[in-house]
Amino acid sequence: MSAAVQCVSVLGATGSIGTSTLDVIARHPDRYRLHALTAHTSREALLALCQRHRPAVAVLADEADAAWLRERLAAAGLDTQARAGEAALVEVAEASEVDVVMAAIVGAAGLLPTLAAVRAGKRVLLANKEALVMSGALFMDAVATHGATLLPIDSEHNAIYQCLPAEHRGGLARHGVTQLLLTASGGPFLGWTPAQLAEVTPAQACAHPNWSMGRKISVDSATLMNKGLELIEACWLFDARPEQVQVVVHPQSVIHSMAAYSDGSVIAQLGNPDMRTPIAYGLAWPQRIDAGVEPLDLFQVARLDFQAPDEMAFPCLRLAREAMAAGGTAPAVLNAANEVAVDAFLAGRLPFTAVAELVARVRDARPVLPADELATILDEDRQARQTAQAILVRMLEETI
Ligand SMILES: NC(=O)C1=CN([C@@H]2O[C@H](COP(=O)(O)OP(=O)(O)OC[C@H]3O[C@@H](n4cnc5c(N)ncnc54)[C@H](OP(=O)(O)O)[C@@H]3O)[C@@H](O)[C@H]2O)C=CC1
Ligand SMILES: CC(=O)[C@@H](O)[C@H](O)COP(=O)(O)O
Ligand SMILES: [Mn+2]
Repeated sequence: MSAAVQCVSVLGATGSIGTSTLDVIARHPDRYRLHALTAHTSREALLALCQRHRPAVAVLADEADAAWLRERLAAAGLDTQARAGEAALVEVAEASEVDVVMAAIVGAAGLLPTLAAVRAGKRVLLANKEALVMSGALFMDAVATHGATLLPIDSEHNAIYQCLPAEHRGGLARHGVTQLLLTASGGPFLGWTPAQLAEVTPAQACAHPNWSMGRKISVDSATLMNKGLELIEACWLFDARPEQVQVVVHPQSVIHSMAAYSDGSVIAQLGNPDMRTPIAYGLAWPQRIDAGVEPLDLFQVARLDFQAPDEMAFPCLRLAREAMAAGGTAPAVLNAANEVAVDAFLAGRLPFTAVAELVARVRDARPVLPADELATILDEDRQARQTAQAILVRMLEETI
């Protein structure tokens, strides 16, 4: 029996996850149709996606860009409506005709539309880890209250989801799970010393050894902040305490993560490093569909290595663990400071090793508030960014 056609909104359609999502969807025209595709400023890329995938709605940040797109869509004879702004993002995330929302905007900008999808009870495919890091308890409460189906797309969390029993709510111990083993590639600078790290360029940091990804997450992988954000993400998704999540450096990125059980079993999910696998899993769950991914050739992989992370050379992992332990708004502050630091690094203003320093200095300058109100989280995000900008200026002056 064929499944009913699912209507999908892809938030962040022009990005790395968005592109992979559209690749999987295009393989299954019998299963999926598109309601909306969104982008920030990439209007040419969004126009090309509209021509190829024919969504009902396309969203850009700016009204002038939306007007540009509207004109081109009309000229091409497409009836896609072009919209602008955050309200339009929220609208396409919660629209009644939408069944599935791919949350693939990068950074804090994804929080409101992702939360809107959750509050509308959608199937939410969560790639935008920053949204959950910022608003953990509030986000998970909203999932439960509004009956949303939350499926992790981040490769490690998708792997853990696959390694846990189908019904794993109510604490890991209840299901005999003793530990979550979160794998990390180690990034492009695995084994480098702090002195070597001080000299690295944005191009080097964005050259991930195994995955092709957007620039922000690539830098996060290089600093190990990505693993720190993922540790926080795992705690919220799987109701785990930070000490139940062990980070295991596995340079091949073939094992995407594991769950350890009380009887000594360790269950792992393996596959080629291609995000179309977790995306297809999220789209089709609980069924399986073709994702266009090459079968894993274990003879070609040949060996799987493991080692502990170097938290001296890569302090961001420790900073994230400490933020999770501090609770409240601490993870939102960590995230905001990191976004400012990564932007400054990518702009050539801040050395790679100063990313962790800036994050730590912002953390020390901000209070930890209860994070039970969205307004508090958004306000702390804004204030942490202002603090980060001010500290960044001081840090740049200190180095002159
Ligand atoms: N790439 C990967 O393999 C993985 C990514 N993730 C997570 O998925 C998310 C997306 O990552 P990735 O695809 O790599 O990122 P990209 O930078 O490739 O894409 C980001 C997307 O978000 C849009 N966007 C950027 N800023 C805004 C904004 N302020 N408002 C609205 N839309 C915006 C971009 O539009 P425009 O093109 O116009 O800038 C683009 O469509 C991140 O949270 C990342 O951590 C998780 C696991 C793996
Ligand atoms: C593909 C994916 O999920 C990324 O988050 C990836 O995990 C980055 O790799 P590392 O952070 O392990 O280097
Ligand atoms: Mn990941």
